[in-house]
Amino acid sequence: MSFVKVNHVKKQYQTKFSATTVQALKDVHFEVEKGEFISIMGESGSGKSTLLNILATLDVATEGEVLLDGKDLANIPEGKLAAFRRDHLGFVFQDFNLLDTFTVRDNIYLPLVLAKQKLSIMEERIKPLAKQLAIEELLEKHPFELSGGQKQRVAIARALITQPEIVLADEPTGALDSKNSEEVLEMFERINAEGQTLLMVTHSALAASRSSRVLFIKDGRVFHQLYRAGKSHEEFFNMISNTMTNLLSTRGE
Ligand SMILES: Nc1ncnc2c1ncn2[C@@H]1O[C@H](COP(=O)(O)OP(=O)(O)OP(=O)(O)O)[C@@H](O)[C@H]1O
Repeated sequence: MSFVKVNHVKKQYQTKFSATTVQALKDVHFEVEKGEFISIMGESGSGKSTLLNILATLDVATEGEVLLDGKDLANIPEGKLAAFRRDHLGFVFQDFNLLDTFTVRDNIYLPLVLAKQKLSIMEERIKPLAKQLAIEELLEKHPFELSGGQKQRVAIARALITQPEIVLADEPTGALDSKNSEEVLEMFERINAEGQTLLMVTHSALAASRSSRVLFIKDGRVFHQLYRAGKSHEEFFNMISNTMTNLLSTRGE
């Protein structure tokens, strides 16, 4: 059984006063195995955020279903959604979403505080994470004292501390310069190598070249996918770039 199954998902938005309908996802179908690092790419308006929102249980499909470890996300009662997100999913955003009034340590603890976990568990979990993400020296600082790359590494630690089944990342390098992007992508690659399943939406071929598979969305459908399968970053980057160029040249067909 696949770890994540996106089964013929369609999503329609009704515009204001239901005057028109937008078909954001027309028929999205793919599966994710445990331990994969998937990138979702596609032009602006192709449906990437819509798909991510459905996977994040922030929105529901109009048709089709999304299964996480066999569980249909649409069947989770409204009142249990926040707890489900907190316990099963990790989130990394473009703009970090850290709280400036909290220390780095407290930002990372936050999901466990909300889950009413014991302090001893928080302390136990933060140690290896802080080491892995090279933020041990930053734990007592505040987010406003950190570089963008450091902030994103803290955000990754916050996403991982609940030991989520899958981490969903929305343009995680979108606000970073190339050096900081590299740092963050290396961390993603490392945590994936240790078994963490990751799904990242990105516009960047460089970022996508770190993943194990890239899905290209066009007009609300997965129209192509590429497997890294042992290729170097550079080789995979070239394949992704070529696909993006072809995608642009067939625009409007
Ligand atoms: N709440 C909404 N109401 C109506 N239409 C929407 C809504 N959200 C998205 N859409 C439309 O659905 C389509 C897909 O949008 P979506 O935001 O998923 O694309 P995207 O690939 O994430 O774009 P970007 O890369 O610019 O973030 C677009 O045509 C968009 O205008």
